[in-house]
Amino acid sequence: MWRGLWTLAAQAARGPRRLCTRRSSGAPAPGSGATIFALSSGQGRCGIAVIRTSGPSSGHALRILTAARDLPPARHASLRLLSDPRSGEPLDRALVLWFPGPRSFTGEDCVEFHVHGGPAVVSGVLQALGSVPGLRPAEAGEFTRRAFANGKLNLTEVEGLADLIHAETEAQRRQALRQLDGELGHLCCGWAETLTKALAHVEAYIDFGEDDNLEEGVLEQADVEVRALEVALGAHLQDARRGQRLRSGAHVVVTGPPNAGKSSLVNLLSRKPVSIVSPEPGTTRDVLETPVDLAGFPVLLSDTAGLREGVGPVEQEGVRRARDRLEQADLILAMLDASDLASPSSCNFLATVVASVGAQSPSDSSQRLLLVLNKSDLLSRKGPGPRPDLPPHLLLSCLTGEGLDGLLEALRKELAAVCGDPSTGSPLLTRARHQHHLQGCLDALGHYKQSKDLALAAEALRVARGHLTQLTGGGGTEEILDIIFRDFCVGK
Ligand SMILES: Nc1nc2c(ncn2[C@@H]2O[C@H](COP(=O)(O)OP(=O)(O)OP(=O)(O)O)[C@@H](O)[C@H]2O)c(=O)[nH]1
Ligand SMILES: [K+]
Ligand SMILES: [Mg+2]
Repeated sequence: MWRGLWTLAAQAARGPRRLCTRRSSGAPAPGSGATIFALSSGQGRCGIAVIRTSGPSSGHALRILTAARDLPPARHASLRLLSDPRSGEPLDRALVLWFPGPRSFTGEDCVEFHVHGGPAVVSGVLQALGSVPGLRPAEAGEFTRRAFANGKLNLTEVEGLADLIHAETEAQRRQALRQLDGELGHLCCGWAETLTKALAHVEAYIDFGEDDNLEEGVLEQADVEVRALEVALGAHLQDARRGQRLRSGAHVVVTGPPNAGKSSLVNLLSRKPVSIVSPEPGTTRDVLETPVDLAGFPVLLSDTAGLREGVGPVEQEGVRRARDRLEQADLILAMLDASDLASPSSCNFLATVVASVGAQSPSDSSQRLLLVLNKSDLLSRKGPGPRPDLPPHLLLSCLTGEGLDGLLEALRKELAAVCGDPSTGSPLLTRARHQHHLQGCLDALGHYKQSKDLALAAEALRVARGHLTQLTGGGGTEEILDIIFRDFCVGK
């Protein structure tokens, strides 16, 4: 849809036009033409189940199942008796909705049957639909794929929809909804339009450079537009990983000397007995990873072996794995026994792990750290508090639960910094694919600035814009589409 839109310099004179339309005539969804049907609500016994169809025979199927000559009014719920067209046997009294295309989810003629959710009713209606000529069961994600092929959703919106269906925490839901609303897509479309204008200016200069009628300073104008775009792209790429973390979970690693209470904390935060807790130092050997919802953020929480030297080969391997895992952490929960701060293992831990992460300035540190002093219940009420030379820390007792609320609040703040706040700010890049294309675009803009030759400069702008187009699914390869649509269930 992009090709050939801007080659004429005359277009530059006409000014910008709405270039970023959704994919309307790209490769058709596989097997489109057939009318598909599927159960779109969850499997199993339920109050109401929704079965839907999409395709040209939808209206015909509706008439056959309701034994009616006329279709019900569009987009209104109507109560109808559904019968098996082969035997005439009544199947259910159901609400039916008729959505003539293009004003439907897929853009095609669609029907929704809201039937009673018993398995026999659902399978009866599905079998009845299967007996109508021209209808076949839908494949996974086929409804959404048709919506995409018909220009109802762009690719980032499709990804948002997939994420919304899979969202498990509040923050994930907010982020997915924003993406489904098209925020990222609109942003890319705006950028692509800027590039189209810049390109038109460069092309105009190539074609009519000597022409007196050409506006003065067209090339300078293109340069200004490209520079502004570079700044915007750079800002987005800077927090590129945050949206991905929010989508797939931030890595939080619990570490500390043996017996600090690391496994106790992991069990407390995950509200299940993930790890063995015992008074014996060196209990945890392997890295134990568990997904948890921490203050609305998705987290992969790892319990690790206590860090110490001079132990047997098995525990040593555990310590090696713990250090490996520590390197991958987005957030480190560093834990010490508050009643044992003077021990060599505590001092060593403070001097190495805590000091090295704390030494990074907040802007360049890729890792964040929360220092937690556990077993506060063992500190005498009147006695001196923990050492005064300690870095900022939180007091906690896994035994009594004291300090847990404070820790959760601190975690919420840290995770908001690690994942980004999905309810405010600019839309986040939720997939590596987004980052790849924005970086590609930025690189091409770099080539534009360096090229001495105008034809090469124009080509660089074309490449840059191609990346933005691919991000929203224009010219998307079938391979990428297959991967994305595989995320969907049948009926979506
Ligand atoms: N008094 C008190 N004891 C605690 C607290 N938290 C944990 N413990 C005890 O401390 C001991 C060690 O706890 P774990 O959770 O196994 O400690 P760990 O850091 O995972 O130990 P390793 O895996 O061996 O490195 C156990 O006996 C716990 O019951 C606490 O807040 N107060
Ligand atoms: K232990
Ligand atoms: Mg442990």
